Amino acid sequence: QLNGNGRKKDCRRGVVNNQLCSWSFHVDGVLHHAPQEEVYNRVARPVVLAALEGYNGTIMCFGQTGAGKTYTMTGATESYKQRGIIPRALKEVFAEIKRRHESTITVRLSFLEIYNETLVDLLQPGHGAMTVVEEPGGGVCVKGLSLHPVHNEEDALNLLFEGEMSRIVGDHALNRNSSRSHCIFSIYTESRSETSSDAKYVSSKVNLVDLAGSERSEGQVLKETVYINKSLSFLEQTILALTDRRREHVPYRQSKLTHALKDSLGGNCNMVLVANIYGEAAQIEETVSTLRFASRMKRVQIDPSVNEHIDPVLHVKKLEKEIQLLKQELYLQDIVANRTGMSYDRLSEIQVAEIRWQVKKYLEGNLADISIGSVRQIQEVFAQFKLPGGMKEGIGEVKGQGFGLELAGSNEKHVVHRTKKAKENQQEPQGLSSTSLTEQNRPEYELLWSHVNQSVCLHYRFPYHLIHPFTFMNSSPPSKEEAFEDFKLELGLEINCILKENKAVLIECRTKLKMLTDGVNAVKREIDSTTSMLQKSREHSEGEPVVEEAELALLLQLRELRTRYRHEYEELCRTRAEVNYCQNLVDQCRIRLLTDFEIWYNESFLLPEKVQVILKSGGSIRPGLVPVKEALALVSKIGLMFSTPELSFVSDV
Ligand SMILES: Nc1ncnc2c1ncn2[C@@H]1O[C@H](COP(=O)(O)OP(=O)(O)OP(=O)(O)O)[C@@H](O)[C@H]1O
Repeated sequence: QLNGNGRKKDCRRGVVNNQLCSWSFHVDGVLHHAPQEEVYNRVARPVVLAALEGYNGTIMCFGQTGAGKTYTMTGATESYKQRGIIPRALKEVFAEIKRRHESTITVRLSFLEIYNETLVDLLQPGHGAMTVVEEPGGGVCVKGLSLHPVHNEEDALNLLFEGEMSRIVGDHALNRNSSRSHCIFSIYTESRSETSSDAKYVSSKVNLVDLAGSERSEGQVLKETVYINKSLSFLEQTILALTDRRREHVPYRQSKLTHALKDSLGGNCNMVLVANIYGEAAQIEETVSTLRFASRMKRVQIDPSVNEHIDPVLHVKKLEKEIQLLKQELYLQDIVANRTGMSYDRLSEIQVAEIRWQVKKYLEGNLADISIGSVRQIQEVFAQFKLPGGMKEGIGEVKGQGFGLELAGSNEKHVVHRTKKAKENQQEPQGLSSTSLTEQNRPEYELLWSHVNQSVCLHYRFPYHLIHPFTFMNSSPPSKEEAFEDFKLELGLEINCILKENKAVLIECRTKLKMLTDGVNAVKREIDSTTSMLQKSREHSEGEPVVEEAELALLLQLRELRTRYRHEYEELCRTRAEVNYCQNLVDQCRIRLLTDFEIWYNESFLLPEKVQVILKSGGSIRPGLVPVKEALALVSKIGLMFSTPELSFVSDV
């Protein structure tokens, strides 16, 4: 810290010199004449230990050439005592691994150099071109950079040494100056618990960055100076953008350095900047510039968070175990409840075919109920109901409106008339036949509907049995098709209207969904074409450090398109959910209409009127839910006798 903030009088000339001569900067600490161990303990140790808990970390040395960045980061290679942050961090990591018996920690290393906007793998020099690529979740990685697993400190130090050698050899061979390159030594760790079978594990990346000299010297080789000045000023711009909360865009992609450090310069990463400065007055200009950068960096908000992942293989194993346990539990419950022959496995093709057949018969009106024994069967029944074929078999859509029988339009009035007439002509049943309900085929089913905020819920009571429809011997009831038309205009009017309303809403939602889908696809096509234009433009300007005006316009356009895409896609998802919801309501209304119709039809045409009267006045007995035989037994119990020869029921089966 340089204390004071004032202007001083030039005594020799006897005039006030308006030049600033003292500055004040806020930093977290000053390491003056501090031994390397203290530097490591204060700067790096907390970051390294946090990395083993799953937090990313970045330590960056910034300052003018010769100010001690490499000394701080790597240390004096020949002196063990003066080793820097990297070797000490490696020692600490392996010491911790030995100490933490309860975890398996794997370590990998990489060593990247950025020289004149070119990426160099110091652990595999000359291996080929590398690029910085964005990863899902906001991270970045250098494609092509070699990652080296290491199992002990010695191997790790050897790799560090190898990397340093590559850097020196590169300097000689290519006649370049390593002071003018940035170096990023990265330690990647993954920590899994040994004791628990938990599929969760944590990972981290620690970037130890030795930046190129920050001075804006002009005595260097021109190209180097341009690149260094540009990449450091882009670094400064990025830091400025990160400190400004109003800025939406942070220009990470402007240089290889900021792009490679995208996930290390803020956000969820522990970050420490070491500002290396000369303690000499002659270097004051560079020192002030370095400290200005440091105090800006201090304003960057960070919010470190653990990188937690789930191992898919372990997770699947855990879920398989859970399924096994639940199956055993189900088996036990079946034994306790004395249920035999239950199967909870995936339905076979034969079982699916059987359900399809039952649904078809049900829709045709030839089956009063569908037998269901498991959740899988319920799902399959609903799936079959949803199939267009399943619905069309018996009762289908009429001109896209409402839900009706194939008899519609001009026939409608005639059908209603005929149905009413048929009802008038209906004679009282002429007695039960000997093949009426037996103990085995006596229905024990119950199907109740309840309204909850306009939606309909189904309650099942197990087990379900099939019931057999009855037919009249002497007088035939109206056909189901005719009766259904009649029903929709009378008792079923309300539910039919709700069904129509729901269908109208569904059609509206579907139209909106179609428009949104078209819109999203159009934006996607625009994004693709802009991206390919951008790629072409980049190919032309390969190696150029600055973004051209046309390229910038494309980038801005792409950003705008992506924002649009995101918003429209979100709207599309919302509408899709609405469509599904409406579709469910429509399905439920259809089933409700059909079920009410079945009940009404049975009551209206298959029970003698006297029985109907009793059932209706019974109060607690809900018409349509009581099996026919029980109703008849009830009638005989209360003494309402009717002579058996007059009635004649014949089982349909
Ligand atoms: N705190 C220190 N104690 C002892 N020697 C130091 C210290 N800091 C730097 N040095 C020495 O100063 C010289 C220059 O330091 P160093 O190479 O670390 O500078 P630099 O900032 O990395 O420069 P460049 O930008 O060229 O990479 C080295 O010989 C180094 O050993």
